[in-house]
Amino acid sequence: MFDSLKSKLKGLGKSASKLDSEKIYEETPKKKDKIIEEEPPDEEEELHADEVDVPDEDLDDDAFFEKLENDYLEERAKESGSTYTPIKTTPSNPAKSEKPQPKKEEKAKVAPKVDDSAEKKRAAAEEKERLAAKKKAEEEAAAEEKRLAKAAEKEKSSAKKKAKEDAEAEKKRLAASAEEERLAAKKKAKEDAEAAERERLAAQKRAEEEAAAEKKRVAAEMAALEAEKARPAKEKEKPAAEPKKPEAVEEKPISRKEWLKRNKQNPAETREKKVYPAGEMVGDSGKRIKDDPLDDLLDELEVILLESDVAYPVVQDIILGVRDNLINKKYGRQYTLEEVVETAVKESVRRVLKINEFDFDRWFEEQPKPVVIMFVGINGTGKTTTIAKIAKRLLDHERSVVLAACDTFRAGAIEQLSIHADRLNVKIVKHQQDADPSAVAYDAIEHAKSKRKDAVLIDTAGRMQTNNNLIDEMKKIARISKPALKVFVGDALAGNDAIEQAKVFDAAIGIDAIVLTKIDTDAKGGAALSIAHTIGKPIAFVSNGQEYKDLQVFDSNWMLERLFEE
Ligand SMILES: Nc1nc2c(ncn2[C@@H]2O[C@H](COP(=O)(O)OP(=O)(O)OP(=O)(O)O)[C@@H](O)[C@H]2O)c(=O)[nH]1
Repeated sequence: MFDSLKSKLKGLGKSASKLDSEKIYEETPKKKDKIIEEEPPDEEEELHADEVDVPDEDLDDDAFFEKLENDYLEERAKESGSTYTPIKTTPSNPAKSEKPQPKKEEKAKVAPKVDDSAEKKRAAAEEKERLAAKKKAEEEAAAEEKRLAKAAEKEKSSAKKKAKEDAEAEKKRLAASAEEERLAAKKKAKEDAEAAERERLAAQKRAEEEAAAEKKRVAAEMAALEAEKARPAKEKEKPAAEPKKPEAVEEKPISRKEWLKRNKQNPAETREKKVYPAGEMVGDSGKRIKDDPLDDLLDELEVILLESDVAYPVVQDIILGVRDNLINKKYGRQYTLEEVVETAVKESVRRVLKINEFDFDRWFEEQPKPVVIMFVGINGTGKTTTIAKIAKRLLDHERSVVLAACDTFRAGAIEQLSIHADRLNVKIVKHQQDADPSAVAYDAIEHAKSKRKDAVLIDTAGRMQTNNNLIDEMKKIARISKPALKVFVGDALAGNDAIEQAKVFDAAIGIDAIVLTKIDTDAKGGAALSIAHTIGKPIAFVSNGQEYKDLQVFDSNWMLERLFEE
């Protein structure tokens, strides 16, 4: 009777096991409750649920169910850690058991038990279904999770890809902009270079034109020079040796009264209005200055100035200016008119001299080196001696000097300068007599440049201001050597002549400074005042002897005292 049931159970597999379990639950309700409260079997357990052992076929039905129950209980006891006590109600096998076989009625009582387990079987099936549904839900959740992860991964990789693409696009854009900038800079540099080149070519063209014009001028001058040299020696020396009185100097001195008379007739034409104040002596109160006593005093001062070698026009200008300033003014009662007039004249002379002071040493230090200085003047004024004195002064200031013997005209001039060069132990650049003086100056400057010398002092031939050929030669030397300073050397004894000489040389090459020589002779130095007043150029030095040390910086106070000393 149990064969069919057994086979059914065998076919059911797990269901049979569950069915048996339900029977056990019914018989041990406590256990059942406990099992229900327990966690559902894990997935692994579920997967192997079908692998539950089916009791041996040779067991009888009771033994079979008993074994099933015991197996279950043992398993549960293992899981819960409690003690397992097997149930023993039936012998395991009639063949093996010695217990008597149950009666047919007893066995019939078991049959309804199988019917009860159908319900449990259904419940087990439902549980299986639930578990299957749960498993499915879990699988779906896992699948969803996997899908989401995959989607996230995809999104992440596409975002990464986009970022990479964006970065590459930005890189390309920056590279393009840099290239654009580079090309623009290149274009600008090219344009600048082209403009600079155009400017350079224009400057070069201008320089070439100027050089050609200069060459032409020099050729003409050389031809003139050759013509001058070709003239018979006598003819050549005569006009140069005979000083010609300048027109202005030739003007006969006139008396102050005569000057005043002329001045009254046409004041605007005859004089330039200048103000010569008498300081604090003259004002709005005190004694009034009248014509006659003033003119008498001015006459006396006029004589003093003329005796000091001040040129007559210069004296007139100063005296008349003082008169204009004092006439009809009032002076303090504590002064005499003599004091007032003398002070006014001295003030006006000091002003003329003062504005013409020149600090040679300071000027020299400020110049780019080599400093080229050219000396000009008429014959015998002391140019060569002055050059030697200035060379000595520069050497004393630890400056190096080159002498240029550009007086190739006078026999002995080169020798004279050579002697100074030897004494001072300085370099002299010289050519043969009659050589082109401009070439000598050029060579001396080149030498100074190559040897890093500080100064080039150019000596020139003495010439009368009336000798046009020699004046032109002097202009050529100045053009070629481009001196930083052109010094007019004037003789203090020259008096009125010195004014005319200074005027001509200034007009020819532009005089920058004056050296007044032979001040140690009985000359009072009026020439300094005359030259300074006439051409308005500063007096750098006065020479007062023939030794190298006899060179003084011009001092207006010293000169003023000298002019008016008794
Ligand atoms: N007493 C005196 N004599 C001077 C002074 N300066 C120059 N001499 C003299 O004047 C003379 C002419 O001087 P130079 O230096 O040869 O004159 P220069 O201007 O070169 O003359 P040239 O070569 O003819 O142009 C020489 O005997 C000098 O000694 C000076 O300050 N006082």
